[in-house]
Amino acid sequence: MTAHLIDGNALAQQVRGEVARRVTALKDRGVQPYLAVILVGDDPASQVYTRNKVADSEQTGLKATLERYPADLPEAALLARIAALNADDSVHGILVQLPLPPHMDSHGVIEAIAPHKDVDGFHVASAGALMVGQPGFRPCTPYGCMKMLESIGMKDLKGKHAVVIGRSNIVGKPMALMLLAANATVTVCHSGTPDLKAQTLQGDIVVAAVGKRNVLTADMVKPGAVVIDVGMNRDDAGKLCGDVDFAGLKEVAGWITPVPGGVGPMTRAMLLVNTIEAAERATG
Ligand SMILES: Nc1nc(=O)c2c([nH]1)NC[C@@H]1CN(c3ccc(C(=O)N[C@@H](CCC(=O)O)C(=O)O)cc3)C=[N+]21
Repeated sequence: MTAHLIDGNALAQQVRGEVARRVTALKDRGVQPYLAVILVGDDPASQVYTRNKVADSEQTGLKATLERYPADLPEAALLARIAALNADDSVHGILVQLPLPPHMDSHGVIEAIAPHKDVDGFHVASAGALMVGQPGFRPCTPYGCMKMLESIGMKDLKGKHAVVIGRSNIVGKPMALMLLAANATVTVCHSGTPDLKAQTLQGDIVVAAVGKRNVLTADMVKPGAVVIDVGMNRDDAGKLCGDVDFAGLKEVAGWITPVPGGVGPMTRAMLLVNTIEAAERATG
């Protein structure tokens, strides 16, 4: 058996097309949706990611600016800049690229972003809105995973068992809440789970979001299950790979997301969705 691929690049392209139409509609009303991206320090991966985010935005007609600051920027200066962007009505979305330099308190910085501009969905107000089922911004990675499930006809997950491996604030926890909101029965596993395989074998959907290679192998899922790979790791040859043993799992799973070309492009696309949503809410 060979699993079907969920093509993140193709689906992201479709999502960007929908965003572009919403951007056009807003521009017709005289509004230019605008995403401000802040990068502190010169981590090479972060430079690539933030440049991609700006390029993606521009491709859909969104305005995006990348502000770069040195790694030794005082935290107070960053907070002052965020306050200015909060007060600027022409700015609809603010993204502060993580990780921040070690002298900064990431949590405090994220909390400084106005919740109605929190397009990453990392603010506690966004997390709280997700938890209680109120409108807010959903974190882009799990939001993109839900879109991928929808794309294969899995929108209402009533009767499905979803197993999430990982409990981070930006992926595992919000992923579990979104699956729950879609009526799935949800199990959350983590480093303290004694028999991971016993849990993952129950899953009609298994989401791996650990940040470690081969967390999920072919013997750990039931035939036909949907496998969503959120991981971004490098293999011994330095090649980008996910958290799951793709080669083994594609013989067992019904559907599987590749890395690269899976969840990553969808994460980027959902940032654009959140940004156009922020602009529509601010100007509607
Ligand atoms: N405030 C903030 N928000 C973020 O959303 C955020 C962040 N900080 N810090 C870093 C992580 C990482 N992240 C990625 C998103 C897409 C790809 C992506 O598109 N990956 C491509 C491959 C890219 C490559 O070749 O390196 C793919 O999977 O096909 C990767 C990484 C967002 N992050």
